[in-house]
Amino acid sequence: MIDIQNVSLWRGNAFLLKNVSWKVNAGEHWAILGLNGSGKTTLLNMINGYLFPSSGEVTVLGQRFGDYDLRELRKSIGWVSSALQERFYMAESAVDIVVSGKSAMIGLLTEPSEEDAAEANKLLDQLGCGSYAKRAYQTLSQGEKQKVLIARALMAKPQLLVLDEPCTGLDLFAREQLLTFIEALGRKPDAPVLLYVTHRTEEILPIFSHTILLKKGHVYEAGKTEAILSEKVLSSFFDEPVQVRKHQKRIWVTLADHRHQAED
Ligand SMILES: Nc1ncnc2c1ncn2[C@@H]1O[C@H](COP(=O)(O)OP(=O)(O)OP(=O)(O)O)[C@@H](O)[C@H]1O
Repeated sequence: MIDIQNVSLWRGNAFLLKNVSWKVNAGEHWAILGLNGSGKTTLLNMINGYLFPSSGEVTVLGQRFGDYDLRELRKSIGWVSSALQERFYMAESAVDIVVSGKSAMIGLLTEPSEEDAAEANKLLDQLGCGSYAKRAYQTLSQGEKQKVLIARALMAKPQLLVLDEPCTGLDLFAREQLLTFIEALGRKPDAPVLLYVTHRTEEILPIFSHTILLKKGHVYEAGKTEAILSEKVLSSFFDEPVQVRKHQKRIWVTLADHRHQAED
């Protein structure tokens, strides 16, 4: 699905990505974990063809970078990020925003067909958004907006779905509701490959079989989530001793005890 070989990207003298190699196979779902500024968004922008590598090779959905029509490729990649929310027409209804995902355009130029409207309403129902399908986007809460954007991305039946920090700004309950939906989505036999970007380990759901750790523009470690999210690996990754607690097959990370004692 994705094959990144020895990719570097620099701006001036600074490396945004350095010697990144990463392979995502069909049937895997990946979490991308890294602190602020580690290069997560840069890496995603490269996968979606918004950034060109300075060196190395990027192959996405079997298409090698430089050899294909990016507009075509982007139709197969769903993208959900809170930054995207700002780009929508705020007065548009939730259902119209979902329908517009089919053509990967912002805004609808024509009345949606009955079939497309029915599909959009079905997706909104599945996400628990049926009751506000006709409401203007600007009147929705952050969590509601995020779910509408996921429904929009799914409308195009993507092969790859990128969820870029989808829980940003959500309260505890909205977050858990969204994560429950993502878990169910990832378990469907016809699910797109999911890439979930976060800096919080507890959002890495059991469906995310693999995790890549990004640090200062390079791949710190990548592999099976269970092996990656260990106390040893994470303490070394964060340059700080951390404690790891497993709860409902998810990993909660806290700073190790000695640090709290020092602060008391
Ligand atoms: N055009 C640019 N020129 C110079 N530096 C850049 C440019 N774009 C991004 N950077 C830097 O590259 C680094 C990686 O940025 P990126 O946005 O990929 O990080 P991130 O892991 O997504 O962070 P966050 O979690 O805060 O969103 C940051 O230090 C950022 O300031």
